[in-house]
Amino acid sequence: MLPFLIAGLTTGSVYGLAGVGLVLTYKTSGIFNFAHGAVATVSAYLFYSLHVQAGLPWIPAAAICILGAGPVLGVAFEQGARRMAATALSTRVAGTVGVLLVVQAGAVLIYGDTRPRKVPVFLPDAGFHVGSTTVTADRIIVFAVGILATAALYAYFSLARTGVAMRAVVDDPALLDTTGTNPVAVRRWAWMIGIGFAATSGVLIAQYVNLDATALTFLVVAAFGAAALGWFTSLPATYAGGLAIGIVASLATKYFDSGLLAGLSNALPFLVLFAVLLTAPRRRLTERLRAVPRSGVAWTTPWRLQSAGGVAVLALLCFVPSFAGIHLVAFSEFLAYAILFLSLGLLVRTSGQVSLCHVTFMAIGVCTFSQLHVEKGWPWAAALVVAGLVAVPIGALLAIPAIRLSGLYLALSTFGFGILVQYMFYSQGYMFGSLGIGVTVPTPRWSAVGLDGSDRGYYYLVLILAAAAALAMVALNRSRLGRLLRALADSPIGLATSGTAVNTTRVLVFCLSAFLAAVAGVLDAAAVGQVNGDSYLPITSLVYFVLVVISVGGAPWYAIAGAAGLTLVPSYVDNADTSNWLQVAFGVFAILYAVTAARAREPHPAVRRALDRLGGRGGRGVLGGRGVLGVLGGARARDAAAASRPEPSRPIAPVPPAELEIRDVRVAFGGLVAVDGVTLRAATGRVTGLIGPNGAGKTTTFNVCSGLLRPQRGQVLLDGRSVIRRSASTRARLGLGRTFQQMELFDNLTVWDNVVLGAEGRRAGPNALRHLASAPQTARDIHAAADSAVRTCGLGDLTGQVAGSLSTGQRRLVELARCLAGQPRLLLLDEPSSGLDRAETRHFGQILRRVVDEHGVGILLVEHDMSLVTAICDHVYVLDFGRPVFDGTPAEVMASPVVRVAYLGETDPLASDPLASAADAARPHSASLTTGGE
Ligand SMILES: Nc1ncnc2c1ncn2[C@@H]1O[C@H](COP(=O)(O)OP(=O)(O)OP(=O)(O)O)[C@@H](O)[C@H]1O
Repeated sequence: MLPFLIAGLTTGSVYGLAGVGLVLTYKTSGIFNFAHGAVATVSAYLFYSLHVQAGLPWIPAAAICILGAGPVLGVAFEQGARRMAATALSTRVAGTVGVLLVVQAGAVLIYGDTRPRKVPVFLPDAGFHVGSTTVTADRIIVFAVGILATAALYAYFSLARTGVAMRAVVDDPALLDTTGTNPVAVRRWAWMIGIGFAATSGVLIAQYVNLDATALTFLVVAAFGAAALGWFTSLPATYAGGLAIGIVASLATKYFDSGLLAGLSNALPFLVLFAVLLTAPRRRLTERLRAVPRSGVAWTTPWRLQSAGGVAVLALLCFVPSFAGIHLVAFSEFLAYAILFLSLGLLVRTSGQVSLCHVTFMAIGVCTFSQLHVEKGWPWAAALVVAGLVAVPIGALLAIPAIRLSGLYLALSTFGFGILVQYMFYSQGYMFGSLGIGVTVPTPRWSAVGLDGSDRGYYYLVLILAAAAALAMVALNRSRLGRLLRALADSPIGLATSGTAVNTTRVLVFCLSAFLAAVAGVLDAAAVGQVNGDSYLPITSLVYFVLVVISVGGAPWYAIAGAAGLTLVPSYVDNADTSNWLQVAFGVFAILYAVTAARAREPHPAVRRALDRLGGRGGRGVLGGRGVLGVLGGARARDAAAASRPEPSRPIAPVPPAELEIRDVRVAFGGLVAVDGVTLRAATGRVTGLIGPNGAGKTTTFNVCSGLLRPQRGQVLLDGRSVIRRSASTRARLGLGRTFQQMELFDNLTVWDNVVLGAEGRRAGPNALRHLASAPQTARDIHAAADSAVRTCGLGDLTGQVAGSLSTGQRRLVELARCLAGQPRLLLLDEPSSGLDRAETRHFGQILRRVVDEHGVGILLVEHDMSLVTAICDHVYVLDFGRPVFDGTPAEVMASPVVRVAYLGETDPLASDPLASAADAARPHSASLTTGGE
């Protein structure tokens, strides 16, 4: 075992070292560097050029790589990370994946991939014997470098001022800035060290492996597994994790050399990554994210132009067999890839999820199809459909990390999953087999419809399927499911508190996407005829992901553009290096895309105006925007116009009575007790206030009420029944509406779609079928509820506008209208006047009073603006430091010395004035307590 142990310690030390650098940069910048392994690759190749090709002694060569290239790359990464910091997750992932693609393909272009390149062991390799095993000095040195570098970094982090600043920059960069330490400089320093660690691991590993860009990139990516074992935060645990992975992987090569476990040694880091992400307690893996600014821009090419373009492209594609010649197979592949990109776009572009293993679904589809059709003789079409269906449960499996974690960790788990399947399953007999021959995938022979095995007949079949998929995707984007998915991308919390079980939504979209990807895989493979495991390498998933992110236009245009780039360009530009050059180009585009501002990527206003004119689109307003293009287009526009008229007086059915009660609730975040012993009641027909100074625990109490937070102690009762175990979406369906201090709107949807989702969300609930559509009567009810909410809030003129483009006051009203459309019995409003001016606040208060008086809705209001509280509340609870300190009518509250002390501190002279009447007290305090509406 000893030789395996020693080899494991060496590679484990390299994994650990790389993992430590990765965690350092992630911790300090919030950007997870998928290109961390690529840095090691650059460093290894540079070392090869300097030491082996140019003959430089190893010490200066290593110094140039580690102390020269490392920091320089670190500075470049810091610049990129800073620009990407406030972008969407998919953009951040695409940025660093872009670097990985450039390095991997660039290395092949520069060094070639035919001749094996090797760096001889350059460290002193004198050996000594332990029993019958020779232990060489180089391996001990590698181990020692890893452990000493980690210990030094840990000590630096704990003791040195800059090290402590690095920890501080994670928690609060703005605060660090006020202490005179520049957070940018601190992050730059962290990137230089982190990338330096990756460069060191590249130099160290170079002497033990053949230089191969893909293998090297993924070898050091194994650091991801190590980072997972350190919960992506702990440096020593990450290093120890790397060591453990290295040792177990090395021992696995000794014990498992056949069957499924033969791939264990290579797959282990990813198995660990996947297992940790699947099982780790959620609180361990909270992502540090900065708020992504609202885009506010949602210009789309006019529908008429898009339709005309679609017809023109379809007509052109019908004529392809007449001019394509030998490129016809590439055109069939192009259509299959268009379907693949539509399926990936559904995940990435529509619903905001990240999948880095789409090629795995293709491979699964292809192998299933081949087994069923070729081996078992199933009919072609049946085998195609079942191949798609087999991918569905695997899609659902991948939805589990999406449900538990989402965001970056979802991206990582899909990435790990793809590599895991490649290493462990590709070589199995039921997939591609170990001989590299692969599987046969024939085209159908349906002579009745002219499908005789010719490329031409098959091309038309794929064209029909691709056109159907494109139309289905366009329809889906405009359907209820499309709205739900886009809402999921913008605000999962907003969607859940509208009553939708977002886990159902996530599973559904993963399953749909997996099905389509598997079908696309079969269609593509049948065009080629024979495929093997090399056709489905995990790195291609990264290329697909990047293409879907950077391609322009909505569905199906981005899919057409991406598929054309991937299939038609290499077919017409016939060169051995074309695919590598293309990969470099895609990578460069991805980097540029990630570091340029969203606004700069929009078409020039003049171009937009010209296209708008050409497409017959008027100005903005009710009839502009996406709203009018929906399935309900005409009716919606009419309703919107009607909604802008004053509401006629008509009787409104009051909501059924409800009572929300929380009893003796306690919530602690680690050592901080946010809420303790809070008891309150809110009922229909009344406005109940919940006030207290900043940090008193009001939002925490709301989160407990609405199901976003489970208290450590206490009860939440709705109509006398405990709902403590009910999710936020279930509570919403039971009649609890909710708004947020930091609004949770669906920013990329129109106002109308936002409000419709308030009514639609609870109808969709946990039922996957109801995510797709509902009975016509239900659709009419939804429409009526949304219409009524829009009228109540006076939003008629804005229904066609994109929510992200509105002012704060308008957005608050949209959030309220969305809640009202869900016909709640009780509304929890968290600081609704925050960001509003006096007039807006008064207007908002009037709407709230109407909602209570006319609809009978009950409101629980968290508010700092005491003029609003005294104007509309019937009863008020006061919290201080998480504990209830008073409750009573607004006048009693304003007169209470206890409340004054809570707000103004014990030194307040007024606090000791027992004669101050409630009315007198209200006046000075309404100014003091109103903290600028915030
Ligand atoms: N997720 C969390 N993790 C750790 N601490 C938290 C978390 N959420 C809230 N806190 C802390 O709990 C305390 C209560 O916060 P909460 O947001 O409920 O107060 P609040 O009364 O709503 O304040 P504000 O008026 O400023 O919104 C604060 O000290 C806050 O820093």
